[in-house]
Amino acid sequence: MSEAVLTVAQMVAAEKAAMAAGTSEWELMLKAGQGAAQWVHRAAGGRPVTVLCGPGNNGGDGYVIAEDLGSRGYDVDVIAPVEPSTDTARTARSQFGGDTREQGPFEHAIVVDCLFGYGLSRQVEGVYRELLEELSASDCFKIAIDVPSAVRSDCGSTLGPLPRYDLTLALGAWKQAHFLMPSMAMMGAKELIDLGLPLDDAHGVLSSRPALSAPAADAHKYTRGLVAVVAGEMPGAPLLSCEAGMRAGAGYVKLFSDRSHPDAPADLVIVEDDLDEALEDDRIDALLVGPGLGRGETSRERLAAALTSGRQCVLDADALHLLDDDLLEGVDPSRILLTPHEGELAALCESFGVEADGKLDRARSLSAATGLTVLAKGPDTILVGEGTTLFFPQGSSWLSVAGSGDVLAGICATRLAGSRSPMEAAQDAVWLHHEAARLAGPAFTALQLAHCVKPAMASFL
Ligand SMILES: NC(=O)C1=CN([C@@H]2O[C@H](COP(=O)(O)OP(=O)(O)OC[C@H]3O[C@@H](n4cnc5c(N)ncnc54)[C@H](OP(=O)(O)O)[C@@H]3O)[C@@H](O)[C@H]2O)[C@@H](O)CC1
Ligand SMILES: Nc1ncnc2c1ncn2[C@@H]1O[C@H](COP(=O)(O)OP(=O)(O)O)[C@@H](O)[C@H]1O
Ligand SMILES: [K+]
Repeated sequence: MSEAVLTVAQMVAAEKAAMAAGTSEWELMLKAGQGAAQWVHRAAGGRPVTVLCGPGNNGGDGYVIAEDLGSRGYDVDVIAPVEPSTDTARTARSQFGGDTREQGPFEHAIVVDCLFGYGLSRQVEGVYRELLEELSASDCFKIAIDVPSAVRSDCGSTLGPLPRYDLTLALGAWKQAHFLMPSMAMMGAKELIDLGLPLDDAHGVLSSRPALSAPAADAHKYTRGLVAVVAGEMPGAPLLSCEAGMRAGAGYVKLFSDRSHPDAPADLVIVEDDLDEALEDDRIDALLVGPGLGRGETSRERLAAALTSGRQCVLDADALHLLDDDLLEGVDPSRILLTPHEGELAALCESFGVEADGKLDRARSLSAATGLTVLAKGPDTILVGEGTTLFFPQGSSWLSVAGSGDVLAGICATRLAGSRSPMEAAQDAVWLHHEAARLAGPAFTALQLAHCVKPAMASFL
């Protein structure tokens, strides 16, 4: 099954293509509704079910689900504030053998929300709002069909009450809202129902678990990748990056620093030479610049030296505040990975004159304008480069701890040094970071997270 992530426009185009190839809209709705009903049945286990049906085809899916559950012997209560407004939804309504009522309250322990899908076009008000408020307040098991009804499918923002769902059933393909905040955190478990739609042209893809491998039998430290972390004014952050990078499979991690690091581990090599000289080492496979760098003139010079060395680079933290067109002159953008959080992404957009709203569009526009690979971090992480956007399953919210980004940057640099492209390296790193957080459990520190990168590697071998 394809793991494409589509915009509404792409979804409509895919459905049109399926119809042009001979599948009717009604056939698609039947397949969607019956596929969803199978999941509802699994969740309900025979208990009575309430289905909320809106005016469009999402409501049409609701009637198909209700009819399917009714034929399995379920007690089904359908609440439909208005009659269907599309031909296909009318067909679904006419095929549903039961009665409907126009409003709540609802009493059943399982509620299926089919008020609006990707056709939501404005603020949810009146009886629809009341139903979603009732759903929010209820302790029933909540199932969203396609997307939660108050969610804008392209951006994950809301146009009304957003209950916390237990299960969301995506129809035909993932929508961007399935992996963007705030909606992604409220959807519960997510399942995809395959409708056989043609999805080959999608620019968005759900990242799949990477398969990593042990070093080759004849590996030595340099073939596994030499990472150099370019330190600056503050010692802690680059050390965290090194701790993580050393556990993500690098053969060699060096810290380029002109300061003393009494807390550095014994197995980390610290190079105190002049930076330009240190950068002449041909064996360096990737550089990390930014954590603890500082933003003064010396920091800018260190960043410039790293960029002009022609090495592959991960740029994070302070480097992202310093970066501009001048620093990128003559630099091959395909060798650079940026790892901004939201504030850094906004700063980058300002520096590069990129005007866009929202994290997704900002990351895409920045990558398009500069040719750089952009890993936009946060509760929802988006990776943009090579004309593709990758989305990720949600990571642990315990990652919201100081230094967690330094750990991620260290993993990125190691993966980049290990013969991975910026897109592949960032993808590996997000999965390793999430897995390390899962293994670290609750309330970890950034250093504990870095230590869990090693056991996290085992999950992908
Ligand atoms: N096409 C296919 O092949 C398949 C599609 N499938 C299903 O179709 C869903 C998309 O269906 P859809 O396009 O009909 O839109 P949907 O989300 O039901 O809502 C639109 C309706 O709601 C109305 N409306 C909007 N906002 C409103 C508001 N705030 N308050 C009040 N009204 C509001 C809007 O009115 P209008 O804006 O036109 O005035 C229109 O009447 C998709 O998510 C999936 O579930 C599956 O069956 C698989 C096959
Ligand atoms: N609520 C959250 N849920 C999941 N991941 C999060 C959350 N908050 C932050 N993260 C992750 O933690 C890291 C934080 O990075 P960053 O903001 O650069 O922190 P720092 O600068 O303190 O190192 C990023 O990888 C981000 O994706
Ligand atoms: K819905």
